[in-house]
Amino acid sequence: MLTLQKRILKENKTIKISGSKSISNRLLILNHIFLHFKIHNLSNSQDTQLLQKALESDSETIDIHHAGTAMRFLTSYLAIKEGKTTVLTGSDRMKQRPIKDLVSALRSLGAEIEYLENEGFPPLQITGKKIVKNSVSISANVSSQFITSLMLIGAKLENGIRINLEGEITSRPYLEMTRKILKELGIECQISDQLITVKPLSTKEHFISNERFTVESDWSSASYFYSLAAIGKRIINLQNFKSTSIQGDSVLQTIYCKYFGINTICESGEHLISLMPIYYFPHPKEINLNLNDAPDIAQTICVTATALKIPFHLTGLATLKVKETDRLEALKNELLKIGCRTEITDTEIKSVEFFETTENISIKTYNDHRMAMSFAPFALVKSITIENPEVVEKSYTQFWEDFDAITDTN
Ligand SMILES: O=C(O)C1=C[C@@H](OP(=O)(O)O)[C@@H](O)[C@H](O)C1
Ligand SMILES: C=C(OP(=O)(O)O)C(=O)O
Repeated sequence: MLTLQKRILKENKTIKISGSKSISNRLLILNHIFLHFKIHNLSNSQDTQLLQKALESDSETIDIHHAGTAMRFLTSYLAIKEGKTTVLTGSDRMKQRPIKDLVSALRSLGAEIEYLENEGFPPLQITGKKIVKNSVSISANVSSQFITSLMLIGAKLENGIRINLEGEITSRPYLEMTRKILKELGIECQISDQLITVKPLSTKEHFISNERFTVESDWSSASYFYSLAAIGKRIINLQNFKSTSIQGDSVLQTIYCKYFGINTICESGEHLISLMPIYYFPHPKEINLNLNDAPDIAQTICVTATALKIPFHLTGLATLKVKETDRLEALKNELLKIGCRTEITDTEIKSVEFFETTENISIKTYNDHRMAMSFAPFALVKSITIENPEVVEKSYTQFWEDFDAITDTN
């Protein structure tokens, strides 16, 4: 339990967030498939550390805990690690997060993967094999991580890979992120409407053109500071960010400018951005957003909107039900404690009513780092207790230190 007494935002503080978890996890996999290259500003998140440890271990069982990207990326990685059989497992929640579309796609390419408990879910037993087939179809509306997982091994396959995407594509910017990283490392990849192709790197040519890769800082983590700046109306500076990014969550700049009056000012050459509140910003009547491209910032936006009592209607949230927790249910329950009654469907959340809350607000975090971090800025409105605050480690190890550094109890 962590009780945050009502806080104010300190003036003009600077925070340094570590590398993007998504970029880091892609680079670690590529680093182990191909030649090793140097990675700077690697994420210090628990998910990235778990993946790094898994890639370096020779153990027959890998427990990846709550790390979704690591689970999905390792599935393809281990499927092509010839001569090795590994059991890939995770937390209780991981055993409820789907993986069937990815396993079926890999099996159709010739991979040997068995379910050890429930059909369609981890744990998996994976026996690495040489894969020569190169054409695969996969439904694209459950998790983009399945598709990235296939893209990451594509260039290692003798004939590359052609991935036909079926249905609506969720979290599309993450696929673009993968393509851009592959390109930067000298791997040819194309994404057209519903088809992704990755060219093979021939054995002679096993060469990565870039010897060093600097990871941009994590835009999903930055969202909590946008929320603080919007609620606390003070400037916050963030280090190691640029306005142009390969992370889809950098759309925060547009969203927080349009709905919450936060301008993002970039110091050219400094890799520093300043979140500047517009002091007399008229609140919009309603926030209407489709977050199919940026699901990880949904919780942050709901809490900022509730703190400022701006009605919201967020759509495109189908994947939220299969993340660290059912984030739609979790939001509905916990927003009620901070004064917002919502209606949810399987894909949307809509505010229905704002009301004054009583004291002793205690927020459950459901083993979900983003529940803890997205509700923390509400401490600028009222004292609030965060249950199991250590969950933040999954993506942002020093979150509470940074939160303390820029807020004050006076
Ligand atoms: O590829 C990635 O790094 C991620 C893709 C997204 O998942 P889905 O595609 O399952 O929505 C996102 O929510 C997750 O935090 C990271
Ligand atoms: C959904 C997330 O992570 P993952 O799917 O990698 O567990 C997240 O970080 O919000």
